[in-house]
Amino acid sequence: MTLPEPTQGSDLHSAPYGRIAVVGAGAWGTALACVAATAGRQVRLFGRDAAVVAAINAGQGNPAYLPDVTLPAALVATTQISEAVTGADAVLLVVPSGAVRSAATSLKSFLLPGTPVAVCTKGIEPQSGLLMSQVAAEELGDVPVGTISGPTFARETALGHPTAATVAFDFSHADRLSPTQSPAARLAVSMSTPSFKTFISDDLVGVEIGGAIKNVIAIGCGMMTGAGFAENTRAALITRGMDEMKALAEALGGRRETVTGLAGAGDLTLTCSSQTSRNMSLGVQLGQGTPRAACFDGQAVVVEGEANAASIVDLARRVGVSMPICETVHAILHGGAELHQAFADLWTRPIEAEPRALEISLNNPAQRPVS
Ligand SMILES: NC(=O)C1=CN([C@@H]2O[C@H](COP(=O)(O)OP(=O)(O)OC[C@H]3O[C@@H](n4cnc5c(N)ncnc54)[C@H](OP(=O)(O)O)[C@@H]3O)[C@@H](O)[C@H]2O)C=CC1
Ligand SMILES: O=C(CO)COP(=O)(O)O
Repeated sequence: MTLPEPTQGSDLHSAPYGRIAVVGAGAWGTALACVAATAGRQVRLFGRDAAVVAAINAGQGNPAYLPDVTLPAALVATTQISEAVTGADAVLLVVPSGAVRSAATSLKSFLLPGTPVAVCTKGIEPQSGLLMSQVAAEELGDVPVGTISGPTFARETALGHPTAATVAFDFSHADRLSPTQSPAARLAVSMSTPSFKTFISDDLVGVEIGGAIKNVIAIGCGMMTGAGFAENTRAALITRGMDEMKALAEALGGRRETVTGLAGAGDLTLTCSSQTSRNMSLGVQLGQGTPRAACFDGQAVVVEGEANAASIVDLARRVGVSMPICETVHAILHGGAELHQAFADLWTRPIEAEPRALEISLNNPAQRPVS
């Protein structure tokens, strides 16, 4: 397909970054490196697997994570994190959630002061309850930390299928005075290609909460699909799952409307509709009765929603937000709950208000409408 040249970069008058480092040569890191190289950036991709790095540099693509995808010739991979990060104008950190803290620590000493880091990982850290950008910020100190997030299967992105994502950073006072020079605007321009369309947000919490929770809801949708429930059920889970996202985002200082954007509703829709999603696929297999150890034919696969079901439920309980779907998925995954009984319990909960704000009047006779 042919798409017109993007105009948003010039519309924004933001200078793109020249050199971009990508840390993590899995499916998503490689796809984002591909986007950045296609957008004309100088890209260095750090991978710890020497065979993958050698294959990329030999023009054979990434056989482990994106087989059969041709990568831009200009894309350079390295097994040395120092080589990737030294001199970079912006860094994309793209490792699984359990590795974000250690990867941030290992790249810190090579960062130039003020270099923005976008953590493109989806999840919440266990125990601390921190978002991935907050985990990285704790290790990196005084640099802008944000994310790129949205409905973006890595393979489709790398193949150049039209894809959209949100670039989110907290806008500092200086960014508000000069928004076109903010890291969000500059990274959005840097990552714009005819097929990769970027949007900008200053609501980092709202964007990251969407990306973390959609994985848990996708496991739930997969479980129901695998267990033989029908489409009505999936639609209800997606919609009520979005309500859980909104409530947690708001409790953590994010905005409800952000959750209706690409990183919330967009990613939720994608992930809950396709078994290309590893989260949905795990749910389907479990719903069909496959023992966990036999899922994905016993291969180790990154399924962020699995561990994150626990960290999200823990965080929600701490801040007093009711998240019944995430609680149900967590109970099945980690609490020994039987799938059919757990979903029956979810469906027979007491009647609730939609939207949640209406609960105030339902629970408070003084505010209850007179019939
Ligand atoms: N795949 C997708 O479509 C998308 C994924 N994401 C998110 O991106 C994140 C990464 O997922 P994805 O790329 O798919 O996962 P993959 O399983 O494809 O790749 C994970 C990569 O991380 C590397 N890695 C693991 N630990 C470390 C570490 N400590 N230091 C450096 N590298 C490390 C692995 O290296 P090795 O091979 O040596 O183990 C591997 O290259 C997840 O949070 C996911 O939710 C977001 C949007 C789309
Ligand atoms: O986050 C993703 C798409 O936006 C990828 O989803 P999975 O991790 O479930 O494969």
